[in-house]
Amino acid sequence: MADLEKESGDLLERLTQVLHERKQADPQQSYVAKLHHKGQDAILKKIGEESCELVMASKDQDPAKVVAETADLWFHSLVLLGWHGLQARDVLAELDRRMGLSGLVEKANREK
Ligand SMILES: N=c1c2ncn([C@@H]3O[C@H](COP(=O)(O)OP(=O)(O)OP(=O)(O)O)[C@@H](O)[C@H]3O)c2ncn1[C@@H]1O[C@H](COP(=O)(O)O)[C@@H](O)[C@H]1O
Repeated sequence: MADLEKESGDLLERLTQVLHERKQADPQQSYVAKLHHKGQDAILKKIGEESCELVMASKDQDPAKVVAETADLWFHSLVLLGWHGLQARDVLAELDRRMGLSGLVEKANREK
């Protein structure tokens, strides 16, 4: 489990680095550069599309497609984080902070 955690973190770090470099790349040569060149609305549109495609893959009971569409959604979410100057590690830190805190308990605390 510790190995898997490290590998996942390393992969997200590597991808974040590539996405950061691509922000300055030629939009003709890089999909990520093209999205940044088009602007935030283009990134948000892709996130909307990929979310819908994930919902449909799940409704179709298609596990391979669920994995592929989740990858698309995660990827475009990373691009959006980059747009805001944020990184995968910011989200990992937030998930780590929440680890072990039941969603039900957290919600109850919020309502006090
Ligand atoms: N992980 C990904 C990744 N996942 C999905 N995509 C692209 O996301 C796009 C959108 O997917 P869709 O299924 O909506 O396809 P589409 O309808 O043809 O797309 P649009 O015309 O609507 O944009 C496709 O072009 C996919 O190839 C990705 N493009 C890039 N990466 C990573 O980002 C790196 C940098 O990519 P470039 O910026 O292109 O060099 C790559 O080396 C990869 O590691």
